[in-house]
Amino acid sequence: MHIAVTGNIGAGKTTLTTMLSKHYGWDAQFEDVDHNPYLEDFYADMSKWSFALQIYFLGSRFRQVKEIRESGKNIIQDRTIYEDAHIFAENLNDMNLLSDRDFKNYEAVFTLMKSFISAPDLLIYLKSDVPNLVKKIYKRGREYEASISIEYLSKLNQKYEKWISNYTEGKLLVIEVDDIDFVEKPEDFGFILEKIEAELNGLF
Ligand SMILES: Nc1ncnc2c1ncn2[C@@H]1O[C@H](COP(=O)(O)OP(=O)(O)O)[C@@H](O)[C@H]1O
Ligand SMILES: Nc1ncnc2c1ncn2[C@H]1C[C@H](O)[C@@H](COP(=O)(O)O)O1
Repeated sequence: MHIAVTGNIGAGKTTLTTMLSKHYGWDAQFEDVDHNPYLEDFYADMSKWSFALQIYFLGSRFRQVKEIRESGKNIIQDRTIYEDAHIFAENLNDMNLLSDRDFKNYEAVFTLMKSFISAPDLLIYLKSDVPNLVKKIYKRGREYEASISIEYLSKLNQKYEKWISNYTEGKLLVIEVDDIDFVEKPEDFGFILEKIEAELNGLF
């Protein structure tokens, strides 16, 4: 079984992925952030590094999907390959930080990859407002993320809303994380578990 947690930067994906992996004993797959060779440079100069970063994330995420398929295990994944293409790359192109020529090149590779992958059995979308995302990004304290603008987060949130409202590839669970605190309140984590189990009824 393949579960994926999706959502904007700072929504709580890594935190929830870790908690669910411990709770159910599922293997977890995290994003390639700490050893990412482009991320810090990207935040310093988005236009210069956007194509290199997108290709890096695409390759790294495709490797994860391949591993998920080959492992035969229950796996929970922190962010999906769809977000790289439909949220981040598209937004960088909209913001003229990724040229049309590079975006077309990227899309051609993504379209090819898409024919080899299947959607997760369940996608859990952590929905959050920009002020709460900003608070959590600040709390996490990655220095290079200090340059993330409200405009960038807002545009990403709009892309998420559009993508999620058209998502039909598999089961979808939307959790409004600003109204709950699944870290501090066990009853809120329990609420998420109930929702997941209702969605996965029969697959457990
Ligand atoms: N529900 C929550 N309550 C309090 N703090 C949270 C919650 N979810 C995440 N955080 C904190 O917010 C920061 C960002 O969370 P993280 O899981 O890294 O987000 P993401 O992986 O979506 O970028 C971390 O410092 C984390 O501890
Ligand atoms: N495809 C991507 N393009 C640009 N930036 C990306 C992409 N995927 C992830 N990121 C960034 C956003 C954050 O700074 C880090 C980690 O993501 P997070 O949502 O905090 O788990 O990578």
